[in-house]
Amino acid sequence: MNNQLLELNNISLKFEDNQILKNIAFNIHAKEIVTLIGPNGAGKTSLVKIILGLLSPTSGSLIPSRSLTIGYMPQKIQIDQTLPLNVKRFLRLAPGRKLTIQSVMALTGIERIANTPIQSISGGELQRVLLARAILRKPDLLVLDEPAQGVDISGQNELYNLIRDIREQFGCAIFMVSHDLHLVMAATDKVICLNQHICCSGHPEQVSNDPAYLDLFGPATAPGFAVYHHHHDHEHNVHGDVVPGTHAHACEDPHAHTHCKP
Ligand SMILES: Nc1ncnc2c1ncn2[C@@H]1O[C@H](COP(=O)(O)OP(=O)(O)OP(=O)(O)O)[C@@H](O)[C@H]1O
Repeated sequence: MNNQLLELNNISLKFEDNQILKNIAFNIHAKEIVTLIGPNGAGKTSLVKIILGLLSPTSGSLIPSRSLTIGYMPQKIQIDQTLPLNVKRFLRLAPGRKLTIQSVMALTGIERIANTPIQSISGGELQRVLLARAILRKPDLLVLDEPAQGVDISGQNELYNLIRDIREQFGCAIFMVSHDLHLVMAATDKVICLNQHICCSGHPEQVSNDPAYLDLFGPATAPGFAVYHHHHDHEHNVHGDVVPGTHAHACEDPHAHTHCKP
């Protein structure tokens, strides 16, 4: 496809003898929203760091399109409590700005807190500020690591709607890490389930009613929220390795870029 932004070819990562990622292969295309799910320790943040160029894979390659600009919203940030820094000044510190501070503040609904010290805003407001900072460079690809962390349920819903609006407005692709897909499903084109390797991936509407997802992530928490199910075709031991003999069938999702594999 000629609208490909990023190609991951058999990325593997080891820390000393610990295998963190194994043969990760998928592509991200322009305007696509890709959600990465997986249990704690699955390697999600490590994979994000590789995509951002902060970590080098032990093997495999990452091929970005020419002049790819990435905007990144981290899981959390550390800010010195004593630093005199309001939201507007915090945004001014972002390098490579292509959009105005005013326009991103309006888009993310944070104008009201422009002059508030960043240390005293709420968790939900901080997520919006971090999102605003990530889009200031008008990225082709927006990478969001657990964007709704620390945000209550109704705030999460609004945040995911905002993320969808940003994609519409700027035409950027989004690669998003999430622990829980109940809220993000409506805004996701492709789901990648990671547990060291890619357990399964595909279009969310193509996969349904698989008890394996409920085993991993639990039932929907509120009516009206889409529930994601995927065909997890094998079991893992406590180390995340595939248990031999439990790999029953190939992934049935015809839209999957990467099929179920051990
Ligand atoms: N610098 C490091 N050195 C050694 N091991 C590391 C390092 N960074 C991460 N790991 C290990 O790699 C594994 C994957 O960690 P990672 O943070 O990528 O997982 P994750 O899926 O993002 O987890 P969580 O959902 O809990 O945030 C973990 O077992 C972690 O302890």
